[in-house]
Amino acid sequence: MIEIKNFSKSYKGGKKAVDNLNLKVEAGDIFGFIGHNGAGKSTTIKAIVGILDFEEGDIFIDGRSVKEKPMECKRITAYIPDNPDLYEHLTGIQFLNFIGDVFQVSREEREERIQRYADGFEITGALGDLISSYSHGMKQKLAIISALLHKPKLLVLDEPFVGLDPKAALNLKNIMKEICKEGNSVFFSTHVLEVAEKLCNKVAIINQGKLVACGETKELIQNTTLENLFMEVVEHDK
Ligand SMILES: Nc1ncnc2c1ncn2[C@@H]1O[C@H](COP(=O)(O)OP(=O)(O)OP(=O)(O)O)[C@@H](O)[C@H]1O
Repeated sequence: MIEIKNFSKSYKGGKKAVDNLNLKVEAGDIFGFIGHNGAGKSTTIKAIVGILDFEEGDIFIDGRSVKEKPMECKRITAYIPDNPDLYEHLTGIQFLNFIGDVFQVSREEREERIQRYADGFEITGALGDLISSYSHGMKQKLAIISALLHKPKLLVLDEPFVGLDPKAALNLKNIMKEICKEGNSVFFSTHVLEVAEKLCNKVAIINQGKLVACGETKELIQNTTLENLFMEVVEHDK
């Protein structure tokens, strides 16, 4: 679903934020992307979802290059940033309908999905309110619902569990599992290693822009924990 080939990115005047990254996410994977602050996670994620230009390497979504076919890639992808900026002057339902229109989701499908996901996140009663009145967590829930409206083949999330209450976090984990059971894929960055260990069938660890571990979670951690593995590979790499 995602194939990253020799991807590197340098920001102006800086060192390489990501250095020759190679990675594959298959259909059905819940893939956790782990690394210290500044390791290169958001840079990689932004390149995957087509909002950051890069010169070195290529990234393919379901076989299409994000450079050559950006619109086709965006059509089948949903991205939730770590701090979603939503249209504050719209109500929740106006925003969801706007996104539904952009992605040409039929009325029946959007109504069914909005009801299911808004009930799951317990924000149905707030959908008529202006987004500017929402708490941080409510905005995050709305962003997640909007991302799911067009049933994306690939869901990409940057630090999705920060700011969600425990019930909402559990709901999101269940949604991720459901999406992947249907043959779609989820790729997300996190600092919460316990969540990644339990939820992800595959993980990758990035350190100072370089991939230092990648594979099936069970095979990578064997008899230890993801936290131990992370500390080991990151310390070893110093
Ligand atoms: N717009 C930018 N301009 C210059 N340098 C940047 C920019 N964005 C990121 N960087 C640098 O690139 C490197 C990787 O940053 P990135 O945001 O990808 O890390 P991250 O792993 O997502 O970190 P965090 O966990 O703190 O979100 C860091 O050294 C950072 O300072």
